[in-house]
This record gives sequence, C-alpha cells and structure tokens, in this order.
Amino acid sequence: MLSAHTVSVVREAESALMARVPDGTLMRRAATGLAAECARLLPRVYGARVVLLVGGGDNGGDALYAGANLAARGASVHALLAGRGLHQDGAIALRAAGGRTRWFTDAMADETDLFDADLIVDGLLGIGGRGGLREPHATLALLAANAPAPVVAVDLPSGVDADTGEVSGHAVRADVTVTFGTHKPGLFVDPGADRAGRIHLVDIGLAPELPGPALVRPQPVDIASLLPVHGAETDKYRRGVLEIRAGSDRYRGAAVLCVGGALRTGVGMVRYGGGLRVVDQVLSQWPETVARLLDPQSSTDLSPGRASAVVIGSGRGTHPANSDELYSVLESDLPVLVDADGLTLLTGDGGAALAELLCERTAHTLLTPHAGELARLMEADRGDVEARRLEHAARARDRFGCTVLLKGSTTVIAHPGAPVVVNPTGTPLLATAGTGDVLSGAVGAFLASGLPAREAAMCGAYVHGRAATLARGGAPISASDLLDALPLAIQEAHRAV
Ligand SMILES: NC(=O)C1=CN([C@@H]2O[C@H](COP(=O)(O)OP(=O)(O)OC[C@H]3O[C@@H](n4cnc5c(N)ncnc54)[C@H](O)[C@@H]3O)[C@@H](O)[C@H]2O)[C@@H](O)CC1
Ligand SMILES: [K+]
Repeated sequence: MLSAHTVSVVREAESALMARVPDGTLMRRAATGLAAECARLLPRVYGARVVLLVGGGDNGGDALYAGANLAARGASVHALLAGRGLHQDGAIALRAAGGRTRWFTDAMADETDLFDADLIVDGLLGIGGRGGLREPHATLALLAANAPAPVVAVDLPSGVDADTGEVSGHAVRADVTVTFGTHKPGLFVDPGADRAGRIHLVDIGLAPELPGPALVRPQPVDIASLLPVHGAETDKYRRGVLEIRAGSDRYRGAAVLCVGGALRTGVGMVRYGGGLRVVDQVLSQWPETVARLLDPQSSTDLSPGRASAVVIGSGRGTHPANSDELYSVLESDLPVLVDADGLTLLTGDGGAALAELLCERTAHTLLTPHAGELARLMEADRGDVEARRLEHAARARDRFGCTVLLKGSTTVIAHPGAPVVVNPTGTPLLATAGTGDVLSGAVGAFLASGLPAREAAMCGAYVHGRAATLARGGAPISASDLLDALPLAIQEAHRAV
C-alpha cells in the first residue's frame, strides 16, 4: 500500500525529526532526491537548460538547492522568484554554483526563458499553500503549462491542496511529482491526482516519526493478496451465493449488467429475484442465474433467504414497496451493498427508518453512491462533493456507521476506524451509463465470497477500473464491454504476487 499523511501530521513528524538531526539536514535530503530525479529526466545534465519557479517558502528552498546541485554539474539554471519572501541560503547556494536568480513580474511574461527550457521545476508552493494560487504564482503556473518542457513538481504541484486534492483556479500540471517523506492525500485524489503525473517518493528519514496513514492507495500486490483463492475442496455454496435485487421490469438492463458483473468476477451462485420480464431477460442473457419471480410491489416475503450477501438498488425503483424490500434486506444479518435507487430511498418518505436500520446493522454494509447521490444523501452540494471527495465520503461513513464507496474520477472508500482507500485504477471512459451496475455486481461477488466490506470494495473498484482499460485497449467502452474484461483484470491482479 502506498500511504499518505495530512499536512498537520507531516509537520509534526518533521519537527520531531528536525530536533534530532543537524539544521538543514531534511532540506538537503529532499533537494538531493529532487536533483537526482531531475537528472534522470534530462538527456544529460551538462548544458541542460533548467528553469526553477521559486516561491518564498521552503518549497522554493528545495528547488533552489536542487538547482544548485544541477548547476554544479554543468546545467544552466535560472530561477524565477515569485512572492514576497525568498529562501536566502538556497538562493546563495544556487548563485555560488553558477545559477542565476531573477524576480518575476508580469511584464516578463513574454520574455521568460521558460519556453526554451529543457526542464521546469515547480517550487512555488508545497504543503504551506493555502487556497487558489495568487499572483504572480498563477501566471507562472499558466506559463509552465504552455511551455513544451517537462515539469517536475516539488513535493506537490503548486495550487493543489495537499490534504484534499482540491484545485481552485490555476494549478501546475506536472509530469513528475517528487514528494518528500510520505505522500500527501492530494496527490492521490482528483483533481490533484490528475495534476501530479508520475509520483516519486524521496525518503528523508521521516518514517519512524509518522503515525498510521490517513489514506492508502493499494498496489497490484495488495489486491492480489486479498483476492479469494478457491481450493479443490470448494463448492458453489462455499464460493458464495449472491442475491441480486437490482433492476426491474422497467429497468432490465441494470439487472443484466449487475448479474453479469457478479458472474464475471466469480461467485458460486447468483440468485436473482424480480418481475416476470426482468427475470426472462436475465435468464436469456445469463442462464446460469438461479432466478425466481418476486415482485416487490405485491409480494410479502421480500427477505433474501439463504444467501451470503445481497446487492440491492440499481434500477429497482423508488416505490414504497421498494422501501419495504430494502427494509427486509437491511433487517437480515447478511452483508449488504446498497446502490442507486436504494440510496434514494434513504432520503425519501420512510428514509429515516431505513437510515436508522442501516446505522444499527452489525453485518458488513456498503453504500456505493456517485457524487450526486452522496450530495442528496448528505444534503450537500454536488460540486462540493466532487471537489472534496475524501471529506464527504468520510462524513457519510460517520453518519451511517458503514463503508462508503464514492464513485467518480477518483473512487474513494471510507470505512469506520481505518484509513480511507483511494482506488488507483480507472479511466474517464468509465463515465458512461451502466458501469455502476457492473461495479455493484463485482463488489457484491467479493462480499459473497467472504471479503469484508472495505476489502470487497477495494478489490471490486480495482478490477472494475482495470477492466475499463483492458476492455478495448483505451478506446471508448460501454458498460457491457466491462463484463468480458473483468476476468482478464482479475487474472492480471493474481499475477502481481
Ligand atoms: N519542514 C521540513 O522539514 C521540510 C520541508 N520541506 C519543504 O518545505 C515545504 C513547506 O514549506 P513552507 O512551510 O515554507 O511552505 P511553502 O513553501 O509551501 O509555502 C509557503 C509560502 O507560500 C505562501 N502562500 C501560501 N498560499 C499561497 C497561495 N495560494 N498563493 C501564493 N502564495 C501562497 C505563503 O505566504 C508562504 O510565504 C514542503 O512542501 C517541502 O517542499 C522539505 O525541504 C523537507 C523538509
Ligand atoms: K510545488
């Protein structure tokens, strides 16, 4: 797992470490790691043209010392200074090594040597950045974005909120981010993650001072170690029976996609309950499903019976009878995943009783909203949920006392008492109708296989995201394409061990 810590935790750990080592040690370590990464990006250091964008804080200091290192190796290094302050010792070191420094003003915008640079180093702001970039930082970020050279961000791309990944206004878009001591949450969560490019962590000796992470990002090997493995002794019941209550006579596609997502992820048996037309459709597409007629709008026994887990909600409807069905599912002691219409029911008439039942559950319980659904659930603004995904997922987790998987440009999973998980896979191509139904089936399959909610969500989101990339090699996909690619994604994940 890659782990990330918030700014306040990093600051505390840094002061504890700084008290034990000579002055300037940490910045020296950071700058040495930064210079090494810059050198790797240049065809050769000698003669290379490097432009440093330097803010007034220690982030600028890192850039200046790394620039001094490169200048000492023959690079032509030019620092554009922004903001009020300047890391004086860093500037002295750069000049002593033959580098140049110049205060940046708007008037220079056309004549900077940014456009001729071989490499641009963004040392404008690090973990001390607050809010959107002010001037002249914002202009420099824009100029860097328009220049052809690769951009290396120091600690994090300037303009990205280190704790949330939020970007307001301009932010640097980096090809590589060289971060120090530990990752920052904003590097893993969009829109910040999208600005960070490839992330390189430099060890500055901080690890012994750091508490547990706020955030983790699973690697292929972590997923491989979680995926269910079935021995020769297994049978369909031991592999898990998933009950699916998604789709309806009106929305038959949701049922087909959800059942397909579960079957292709691997589960002992999928049972489906629904009206005549949807049952017909599910059986014609997936004859291996064990289906029964069950009309939530007339049937009295809506309980899931003998299953290992239940997925409920997508395309199911928001009729009062659907509330009754959700109630009887939540009343069971089975692991339950609630999606889409199921989430809407939590906010409508009778929602309070459902929400109360949800909070009281002791079995694994997972909500899988997208930003709009989470906004409705928590009476928040959708744009705000999208901008601050971590915070909103954690709020919903605390409100309902269960696991919350927030879908979107970065899928995040908040689980009580554990670091938030950020899913590393996925592509914007997933933003298409029906992919959420496939996801709920896949996560449901993992739940039915016996994985706890957090781990089921982690594995489901991971293989779903990979399937999107594998399905058509990066070309546009529809939700159905994911179904064939899911087994490939799982096979690939197994190979990571
Ligand atoms: N503390 C340490 O021990 C270490 C810190 N290091 C570096 O130090 C950085 C943190 O340094 P600082 O605490 O000096 O903070 P920064 O260098 O991130 O920024 C602080 C400065 O930016 C200004 N500023 C804040 N928000 C702004 C905005 N939106 N627009 C324009 N200006 C803004 C502030 O007024 C302040 O002058 C880290 O990110 C890392 O790069 C590394 O050298 C490793 C060791
Ligand atoms: K930076």
